[in-house]
Amino acid sequence: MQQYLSTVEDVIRDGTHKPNRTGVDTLSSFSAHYEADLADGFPLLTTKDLSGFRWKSLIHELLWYLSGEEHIRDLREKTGIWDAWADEEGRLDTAYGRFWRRYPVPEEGLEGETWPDDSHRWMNDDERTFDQLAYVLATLRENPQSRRIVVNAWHPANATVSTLPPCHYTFVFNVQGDRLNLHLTQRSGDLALGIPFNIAAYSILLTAVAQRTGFEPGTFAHSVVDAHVYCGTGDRGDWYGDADARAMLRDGLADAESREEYERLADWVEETAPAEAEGDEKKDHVPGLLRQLGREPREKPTLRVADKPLDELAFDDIELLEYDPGPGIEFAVAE
Ligand SMILES: Nc1nc(=O)c2c([nH]1)NC[C@@H]1CN(c3ccc(C(=O)N[C@@H](CCC(=O)O)C(=O)O)cc3)CN21
Ligand SMILES: O=c1ccn([C@H]2C[C@H](O)[C@@H](COP(=O)(O)O)O2)c(=O)[nH]1
Repeated sequence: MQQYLSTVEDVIRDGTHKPNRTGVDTLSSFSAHYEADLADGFPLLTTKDLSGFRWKSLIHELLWYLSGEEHIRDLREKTGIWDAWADEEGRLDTAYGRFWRRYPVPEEGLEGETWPDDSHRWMNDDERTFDQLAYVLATLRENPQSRRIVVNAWHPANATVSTLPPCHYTFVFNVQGDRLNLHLTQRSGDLALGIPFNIAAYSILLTAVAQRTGFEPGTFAHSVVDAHVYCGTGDRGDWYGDADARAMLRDGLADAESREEYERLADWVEETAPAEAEGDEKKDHVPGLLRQLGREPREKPTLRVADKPLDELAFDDIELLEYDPGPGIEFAVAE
């Protein structure tokens, strides 16, 4: 996906050096936006391998969102990608699916407000929660010209006390002709690890919802407010705050065209920057991303989603076909 690579290059070239709560510094830019037309194929990155164990993780993460579960007790049997943010019992203080499928509704609102009663068709049984995906599917079938087909995962009161409030926190479906589009807003995006999974998951969701409501999958549009590249801890992270190092990196990027030149730039960073501390290896994502920038995007793969209700989708119902990526790249996650 060329738009993804351009965003990565822009952030490495022009991003602000920005330490943050994780202790792993970032190069960060404000407001990245790109789009992928699903009519051109499934926009899974081809400049690194996302099949195998990575595909397994990202599909199970999406099925977990759809499940509406507020814990990771089932998810962690399949992948460890969420383990660091949950307790021993698998409890998490913010889970996307819980808000997608079971958004809290007040018992009584303020005077003059209208809220659905317990028997409303999108209210769940046995709790005062609202199923936003049921609302989306019904509205696309009954009133597709609506401009209100919004799903919200942000609860301001929860977000202020949560260990990790949602990163991708709201999305809107929009119909144009026979095409269904999806616009995702993300407050914070880890370009090497989180974003490739996010692009894939929402493109699958768009495809599945379009199939179930009689539309063609259209454009996935993604706005990322703080788009960042993690660049390491301690001296390694600090190095990216140095004006001379950044000027060398900027000049190197301006000159790099071939795969070999990007590889050379990555080698230069690894030889010149202070070594990563023991235990913090691969937390600097810049060299791996530079190597990725040198790779030409390949033909987009095909996605096949089985024709069954969204709630019944299982791992094998989501198939990746004709995928021919470059080699995998290892990055360590900033906690
Ligand atoms: N710093 C940070 N980046 C994220 O992307 C992120 C968080 N934190 N916190 C919460 C979730 C968890 N997510 C994650 C966490 C780890 C990987 C990861 O390590 N991916 C590896 C494959 C690991 C595996 O499948 O076991 C990769 O190479 O893509 C991806 C997404 C996305 N989110
Ligand atoms: O789906 C996801 C989930 C998380 N991320 C990234 C974005 C940030 O690097 C961290 C969250 O840290 P905050 O300090 O809360 O912003 O996780 C992602 O890219 N995609």
